[in-house]
Amino acid sequence: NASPPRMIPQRKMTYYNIKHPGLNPDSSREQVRVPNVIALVGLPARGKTYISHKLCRYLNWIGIKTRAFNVGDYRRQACDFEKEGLADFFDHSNERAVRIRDECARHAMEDMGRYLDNKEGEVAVFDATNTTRQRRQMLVDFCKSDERDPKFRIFFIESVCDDMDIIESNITEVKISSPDYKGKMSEDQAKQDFLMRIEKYKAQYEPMEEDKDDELSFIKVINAGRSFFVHNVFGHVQSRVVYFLMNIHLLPRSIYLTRHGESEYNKIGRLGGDSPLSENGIIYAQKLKEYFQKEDIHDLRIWSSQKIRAAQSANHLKDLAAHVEYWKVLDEIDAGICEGLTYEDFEARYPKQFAERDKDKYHYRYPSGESYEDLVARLEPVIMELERQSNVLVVSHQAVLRCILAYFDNKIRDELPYLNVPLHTVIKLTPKAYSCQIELFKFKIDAVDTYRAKPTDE
Ligand SMILES: O=c1[nH]cnc2c1c(-c1ccc(Br)cc1)cn2-c1ccccc1
Ligand SMILES: O=P(O)(O)OC[C@H]1O[C@](O)(CO)[C@@H](O)[C@@H]1O
Repeated sequence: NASPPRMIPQRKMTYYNIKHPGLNPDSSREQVRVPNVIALVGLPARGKTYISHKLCRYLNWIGIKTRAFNVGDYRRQACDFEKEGLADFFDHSNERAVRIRDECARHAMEDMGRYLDNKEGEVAVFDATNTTRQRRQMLVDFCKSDERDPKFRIFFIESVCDDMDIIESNITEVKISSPDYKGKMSEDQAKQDFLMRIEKYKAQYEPMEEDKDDELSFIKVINAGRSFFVHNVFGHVQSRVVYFLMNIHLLPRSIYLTRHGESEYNKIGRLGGDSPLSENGIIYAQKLKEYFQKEDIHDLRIWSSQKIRAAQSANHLKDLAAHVEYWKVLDEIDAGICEGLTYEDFEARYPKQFAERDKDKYHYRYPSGESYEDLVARLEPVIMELERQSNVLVVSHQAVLRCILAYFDNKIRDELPYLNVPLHTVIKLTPKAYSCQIELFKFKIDAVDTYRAKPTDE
């Protein structure tokens, strides 16, 4: 005899554009969380700077303000590295050099301390070898010192690697071209010197251990992620970091991004909607198939949004891949009450909203719709899966591809909503050690230009 469900009286719909606390620049999330230090540990050529760069890029992209402090940069700044920077400089019996290197580490730590104490960011990545227990204890004392409030949470990432192929590729790709060697000796001499530098560190190296370092929080990454040992993970940031490290890999591959072919709504300048391809859009889809036939990519995965214009475009490529996957999270930004309008309609009908969007396009959320910040949150699982994958083609939309491109190209949030992602263009991303190669292939098929620049303040 349960009473029938009480019908909620239909109220007049009111659009609230409430920004949750993290969105308002003045009361940003940053002040809510404890500051975190992420300290690398490991011999030279174990990918510490690779991890540091990638982690900074990922944490900044998901909205956790992060900066790296590389002690090697401080040492190069401090020394006249015309003479120094070679292996002998790293011999622990070289007292003058030991003093300089300690000063550089201290200087980097103090800069890091100010960065976190002044709430310029919430995570600092301390990129150094940190190969002795004494040095790591100095870091822990610095983070937990009595006069520090709030104290810094510290997490160690130790990269252990005895796979000579990976180490050789590291030295070839990033060491012999480093300022320490560039233009001063042959590549082979640089490699020999660097191998000697590694020996100098080995003499002092104390790897992290479960019992001796029981009270520390750390992850030991073995052979570029082939195995992991995780100890005392604590808090949100550390768990996101561990999850990220377990999903990245070094294997060479390319990620291809393309918007759907031109749609009927594109032609008449209407936002959003679910319109089919225009004639030119269909021609683009056909040419896209020819392009990927020629590229002949091994084991290509194809991901498309669930909008008709994207699915039509991806379906032309069906027999080039095992199967096409349709992800709703790849759908275009939801323009809410502006769906189906042109920018002119939008400005005429909602002038205040239109002006507000141009003031802060990244955080602006359409009433009953999304912001770019909402898109980034919805796309995080796509980024994580792209990190895991090999060759993938993503067929999606202007705003969505801006977010994905900003992740791989390390673009800051203010630039993100204005990145150029034209129709009928394939963007090929090929990750390199510390950056990502970006190639644009514009097809000679007419398409409207859907790009709307930030209005200059007249
Ligand atoms: O573990 C290494 N040992 C030597 N080198 C390495 C790594 C890693 C690495 C480390 C942890 C994880 Br999770 C993924 C990759 C990347 N790299 C690298 C290789 C070439 C260029 C730049 C960096
Ligand atoms: O954020 P912007 O520059 O308005 O671009 C997003 C718009 O681009 C389109 O994909 C094409 O115009 C619209 O569907 C979408 O609202």
